[in-house]
Amino acid sequence: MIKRAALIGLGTMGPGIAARLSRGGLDVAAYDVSEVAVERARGMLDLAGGVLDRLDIKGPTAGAGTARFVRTLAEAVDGAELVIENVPENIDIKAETYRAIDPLIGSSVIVASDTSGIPITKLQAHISHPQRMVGMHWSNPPHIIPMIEVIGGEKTAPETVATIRELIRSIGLLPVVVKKDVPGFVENRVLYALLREAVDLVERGVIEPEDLDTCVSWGIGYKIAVIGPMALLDMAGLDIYKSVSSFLNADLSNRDDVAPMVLEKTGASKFGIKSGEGMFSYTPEQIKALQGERARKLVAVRRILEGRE
Ligand SMILES: NC(=O)C1=CN([C@@H]2O[C@H](COP(=O)(O)OP(=O)(O)OC[C@H]3O[C@@H](n4cnc5c(N)ncnc54)[C@H](O)[C@@H]3O)[C@@H](O)[C@H]2O)C=CC1
Ligand SMILES: Cc1ncc(C(=O)O)c(C(=O)O)c1O
Repeated sequence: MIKRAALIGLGTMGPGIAARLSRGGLDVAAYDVSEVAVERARGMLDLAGGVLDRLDIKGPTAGAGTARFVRTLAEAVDGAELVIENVPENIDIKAETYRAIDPLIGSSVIVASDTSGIPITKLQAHISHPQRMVGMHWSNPPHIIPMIEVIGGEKTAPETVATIRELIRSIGLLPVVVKKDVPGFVENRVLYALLREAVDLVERGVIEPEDLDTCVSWGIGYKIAVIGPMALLDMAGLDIYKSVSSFLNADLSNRDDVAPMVLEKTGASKFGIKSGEGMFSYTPEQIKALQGERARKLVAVRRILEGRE
């Protein structure tokens, strides 16, 4: 079983992943090219640990895991059986990272990417042991959301997929194996279908952004956490779905480019919480309060969904 992991990239996702893996008993060496990112990650690691305590996620009885920050890529991968690449969603940056890792690791080391949706087949073209490369797609916030997609590319060995699936299961998380290496895998194909329609409705003035969120969170999200889409079809009735989809599907957004509203906001550096403004505006105090409140609610909902209260 994998015991030592290297985590490369400590931005939005890295600290939560480090916290969850170390709580699962792994020794994690964490590295980022940016000193600022490392300092931020140190603080986030403690916060994530507090959330894991509230979720009652305990370390293994024998030999608890550790997370340490290292200053070079070579130090990070030294002795690691698993390297998790978690750098920005840009194929050139990821390829460059694999080229740097390649001469530092042996052929038995598994390289997993947390890519949101770049096919693994494309990524493994940049590594010399493609049979050992696999997609390991966490969901944000990664220390709270228990589901992780596992994706093999054309050249991934079935044993590599099996090893990562077993690792995820062994630390108390929920692996879902995606059987075909389609862009966006499954989670983001479904999420981006929803987001495309949501952005389109706001952009066309059908609804205000706040009301869109109320409608989706309370009308769909709350329900779907308990009754997944396939089960929902059976609850509503496939006859109803047939009737509604016969006229509605043709009217849904099918745009294949990025919506103008999103281009306009990103062009003005309005990225959301990370820049203080996106779809909504945030003061630093509001961001802190929002993050605490969201973690609290996600923990409470998860405890209920798991039947723990
Ligand atoms: N943000 C999200 O909600 C989710 C993101 N992902 C995926 O996870 C990956 C990381 O995403 P984020 O954490 O959001 O990105 P981010 O942009 O917040 O962080 C990336 C980090 O990588 C560092 N970095 C860049 N080049 C590097 C290199 N050569 N070596 C070491 N560190 C390097 C940067 O300094 C930065 O701290 C992406 O592939 C993304 O698509 C997956 C699930 C959710
Ligand atoms: C908007 C958005 N895009 C990608 C992801 C991902 O899973 O990669 C997420 C997420 O919540 O994890 C996301 O919200």
